[in-house]
Amino acid sequence: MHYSSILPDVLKIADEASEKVLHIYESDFKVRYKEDNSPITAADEAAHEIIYKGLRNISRDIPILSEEGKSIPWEERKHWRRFWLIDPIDGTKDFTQRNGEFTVNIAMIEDGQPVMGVVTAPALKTAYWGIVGEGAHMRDRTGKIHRIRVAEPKETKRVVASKNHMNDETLAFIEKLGDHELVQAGSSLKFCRIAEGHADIYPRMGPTSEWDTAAAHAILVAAGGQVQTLEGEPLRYGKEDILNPWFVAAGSWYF
Ligand SMILES: Nc1ncnc2c1ncn2[C@@H]1O[C@H](COP(=O)(O)O)[C@@H](OP(=O)(O)O)[C@H]1O
Ligand SMILES: [Mg+2]
Repeated sequence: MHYSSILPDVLKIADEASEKVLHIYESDFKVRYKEDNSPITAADEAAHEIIYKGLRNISRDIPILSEEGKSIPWEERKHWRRFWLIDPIDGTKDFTQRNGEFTVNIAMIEDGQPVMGVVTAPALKTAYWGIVGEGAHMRDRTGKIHRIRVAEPKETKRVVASKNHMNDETLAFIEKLGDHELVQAGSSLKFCRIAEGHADIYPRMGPTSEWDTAAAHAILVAAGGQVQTLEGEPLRYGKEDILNPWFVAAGSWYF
């Protein structure tokens, strides 16, 4: 499949979802809690609907797995060689805290690896996209498009880590890096910060789900970075268990 020919359509879908999400973000929205106690708003559901319909228009045959969609049994998912993996809003907590650091995420997975990703940050008015092997781009708040690439780190490592889910294991990892400074970023923007050369490493010694990481993982790899488990394996997708293992995302210098 030629991903470069469908990427503009995927970006258009993400932009449309972002516009709707921003509209709700700027309104007096209500926060509800799902069974697992994680927050959800009308914005998560509205973005899911827009993305689902949009991707169905691109192809009727490629399955879609969404954080806000119906859960699909492993018996069916295990046959998928290629599928869309979406998180309508990653960083729902950031959304409810109104700090702007939430994202809309659309990834294409092929043979267990993310091959294309689009991430938009509606409140920051920025967008990132990448195709593995073809490079990555970002659109800034003025609408200007830049090619992005990971940076070679200097002596002081710029570390991005979750502020909502910081823990002792992540802190211990960061301490071992030596000279460092913390760069704050919510949700999947942490990968994007590395992809655009504004941060060097993102350790995640804690749980995430496949849809939280897939799109930004594709962008980071397209920009010259990697995401690996602590065993040194690339993070894989389309597993029976939707939870990711602990991982480290960085430019190639780290691995
Ligand atoms: N115990 C847990 N199990 C699964 N995912 C978790 C989790 N704790 C946090 N996450 C994931 O971490 C994401 C937020 O990341 P961060 O802390 O880096 O901002 C959440 O995404 P959502 O906002 O899409 O629910 C959530 O999916
Ligand atoms: Mg998420």
